[in-house]
Amino acid sequence: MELDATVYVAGHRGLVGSAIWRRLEAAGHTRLIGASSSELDLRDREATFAFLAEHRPDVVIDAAARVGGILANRDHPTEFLSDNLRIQVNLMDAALDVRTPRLLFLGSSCIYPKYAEQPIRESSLLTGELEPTNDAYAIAKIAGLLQVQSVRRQYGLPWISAMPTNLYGPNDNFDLTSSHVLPALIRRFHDAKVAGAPEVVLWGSGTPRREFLHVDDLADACLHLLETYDEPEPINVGVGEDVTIQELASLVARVVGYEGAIGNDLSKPDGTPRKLLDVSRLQALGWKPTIDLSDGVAATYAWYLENAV
Ligand SMILES: NC(=O)C1=CN([C@@H]2O[C@H](COP(=O)(O)OP(=O)(O)OC[C@H]3O[C@@H](n4cnc5c(N)ncnc54)[C@H](OP(=O)(O)O)[C@@H]3O)[C@@H](O)[C@H]2O)C=CC1
Ligand SMILES: C[C@H]1O[C@H](OP(=O)(O)OP(=O)(O)OC[C@H]2O[C@@H](n3cnc4c(=O)[nH]c(N)nc43)[C@H](O)[C@@H]2O)[C@@H](O)[C@@H](O)C1=O
Repeated sequence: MELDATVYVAGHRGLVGSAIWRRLEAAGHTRLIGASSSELDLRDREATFAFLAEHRPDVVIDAAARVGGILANRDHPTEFLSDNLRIQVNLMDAALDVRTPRLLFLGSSCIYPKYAEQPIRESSLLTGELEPTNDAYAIAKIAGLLQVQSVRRQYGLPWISAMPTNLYGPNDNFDLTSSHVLPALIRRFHDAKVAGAPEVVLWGSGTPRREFLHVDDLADACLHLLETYDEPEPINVGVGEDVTIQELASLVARVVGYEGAIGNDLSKPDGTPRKLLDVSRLQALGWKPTIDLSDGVAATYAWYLENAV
């Protein structure tokens, strides 16, 4: 990407969008565009078309979405489907209208079947049933990657899709009802340490396995893909190894300095038993992550103490 390219980062205040913005700035990009959801609601089709027509970006990175953890997805499927379909359809239709030369759409590893063969290759898409706690979100994301493929086929534009694994880092959502597991555990172990609570109770059995990628690594991978990747298939972005939720909890407790017990609430859902991504196609492009999980959790806890307590 030329350093004077105009890059619109949709969702630039979120976990992913803010990391991509930082990474672009660090690389020397000077023409970055962002708009908060109150300035531009991407569910508003007319406003989205007007915004793209005004700015005519060279590159669009779609990191805007309704995002949440397992309970938010399970309890609000209507909004996860409807908002995400509207956000991405409006954004991509408007980008097509001004023939945006390059676009990166971000999906999620939840697009793959619940019982996909591990590690999950991109070719597993649509080969089995989805995990019911997030099927509405997954279907919206699958529609997004099909929109990218359709634009490529019909209009010849080199748009691409990436499917990240579970992410964490600065600007994550630490709200206990809507967050993902890693920020939730940072907050819950911190609160338990401060309160001197004897136990922190994990949702579910603690046996599901998850792969965690620091969002600064994800941002670096996104820039690398914009430089090197031009295929219709989505490409997985992950670290290639996973841990159980119990192991994650022990790690977070150690980083936070919480010494009480760790229990399990079996009335809460486990979700997908495992979703380790096969990252061989990404590695073949010459990219690998640099932030180890325990260093990343320590840095995120430091960020939390500084910014969110
Ligand atoms: N977090 C994770 O673990 C993973 C995330 N992803 C993907 O990465 C992308 C970004 O996720 P993440 O950064 O975690 O999410 P966040 O919730 O942190 O950020 C989402 C961003 O989207 C913006 N947004 C939401 N609704 C609208 C709207 N109607 N109009 C305009 N902007 C809107 C928000 O803007 P504002 O702040 O101004 O309201 C916010 O900046 C998503 O596509 C997600 O699927 C993929 C895999 C894992
Ligand atoms: C990124 C991804 O994120 C979601 O899928 P998920 O990986 O299942 O999400 P999660 O991070 O919320 O949970 C991971 C595991 O952790 C357990 N768990 C324990 N204790 C807490 C806890 O306190 N909070 C949360 N949230 N989970 C907990 C929880 O029960 C589950 O077994 C989807 O939105 C999906 O659409 C998506 O894309």
